[in-house]
Amino acid sequence: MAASIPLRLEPPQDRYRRGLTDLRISVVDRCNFRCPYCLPEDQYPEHHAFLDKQARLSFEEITRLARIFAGLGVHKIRLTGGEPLLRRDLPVLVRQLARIEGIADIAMTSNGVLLPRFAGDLRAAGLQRITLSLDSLDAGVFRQLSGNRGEVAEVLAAIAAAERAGFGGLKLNCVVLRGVNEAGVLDLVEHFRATPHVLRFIEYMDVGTLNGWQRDRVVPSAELLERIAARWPLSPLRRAHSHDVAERYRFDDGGGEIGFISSVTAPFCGDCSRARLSADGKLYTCLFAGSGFDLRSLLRDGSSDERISAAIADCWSRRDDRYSEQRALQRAGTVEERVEMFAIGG
Ligand SMILES: Nc1nc2c(ncn2[C@@H]2O[C@H](COP(=O)(O)OP(=O)(O)OP(=O)(O)O)[C@@H](O)[C@H]2O)c(=O)[nH]1
Ligand SMILES: C[S@@+](CC[C@H](N)C(=O)[O-])C[C@H]1O[C@@H](n2cnc3c(N)ncnc32)[C@H](O)[C@@H]1O
Ligand code: SF4
Ligand code: SF4
Repeated sequence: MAASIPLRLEPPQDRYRRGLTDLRISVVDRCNFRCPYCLPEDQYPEHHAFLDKQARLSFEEITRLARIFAGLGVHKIRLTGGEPLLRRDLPVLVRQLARIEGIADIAMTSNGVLLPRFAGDLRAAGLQRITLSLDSLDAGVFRQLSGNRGEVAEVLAAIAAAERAGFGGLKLNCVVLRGVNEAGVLDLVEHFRATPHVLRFIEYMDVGTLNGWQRDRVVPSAELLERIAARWPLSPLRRAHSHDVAERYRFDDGGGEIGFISSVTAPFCGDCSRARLSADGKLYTCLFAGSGFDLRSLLRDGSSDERISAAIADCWSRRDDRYSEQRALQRAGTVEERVEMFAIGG
């Protein structure tokens, strides 16, 4: 098998000539929330077998892989989960990753509940940016969307803790579900306008196989844009980089910016340069992939960095994923094998 993996020295490109620049690392598949659009309580009862310690990559294994990815052109890392702050000693990992040559940006996506405890240490370790998830300011709606595990006050406390620790503007992710939290969109905009933080509305996606996704529960970004712009006029901004996921708008009155992530109504696969590493060491080349390439075995069987690098490059060069652009071709009623969102992060 070793001989079948060709050695490559140049940064890989996939079949659509997309490079590999971002690595999203899921550090743990557990979560303290049960958001119905990601890890619905009824599908994952208490006894669900999440990964045990031995199955998860160690910090040393993650760091080794990150260094190999950096050698292939990755310069951005995002830590995610599950809930990344449930992974013990996360600042230790951040410190290791921050030392890797070529990694210019380390960010984390979290639900924020544990952030007040760790914000200072994460900042000191070299974490540069934080994205927090916040689906509603309404206490009851928030609770419902956390699967009755979280309180909106905890996220507001997390935002304050991040500010105190010196993280500047945060990104705030809100997944909008028709008839659930859509009525609270304007309240969220009003709350975060004219602050350093950037609110982004995400179209509810059909990730995984168990969130019971239905097209009519998606609130198209265009609809939200119209509602928000009717109250606070907006003008489009350029994407900072072609492979960014959010469409950006600025408030004409100087109240900062907001974003829309429209994977359902305006897919952005064309520039997708994101690889995902699950907590058990599988490489996924798409959020909607059915299976991942097992890097943990290579890490644990004594393979050299060169061999692992060649395997990753080979995997990437065979990549032809563009699920969101092909979503419309899915046969109604069929759900193919697909990795779950909590297993690889967003
Ligand atoms: N379909 C699809 N959705 C994605 C992809 N990447 C991110 N998303 C969605 O967009 C959300 C926001 O992604 P983030 O990682 O928070 O934001 P980001 O703008 O990519 O982050 P930076 O560019 O690092 O600032 C995720 O939670 C997903 O819901 C992707 O490759 N495909
Ligand atoms: C999987 S979570 C992992 C990190 C952390 N637990 C959190 O919630 O921020 C990352 C992001 O994915 C988003 N997400 C999860 N399921 C989604 C879905 N079905 N559609 C769109 N976004 C989703 C969440 O809102 C969150 O912002
Ligand atoms: S979206 Fe984040 S907080 Fe919610 S269940 Fe998924 S991993 Fe947990
Ligand atoms: S659907 Fe897959 S290929 Fe398209 S943007 Fe998302 S992760 Fe990238």
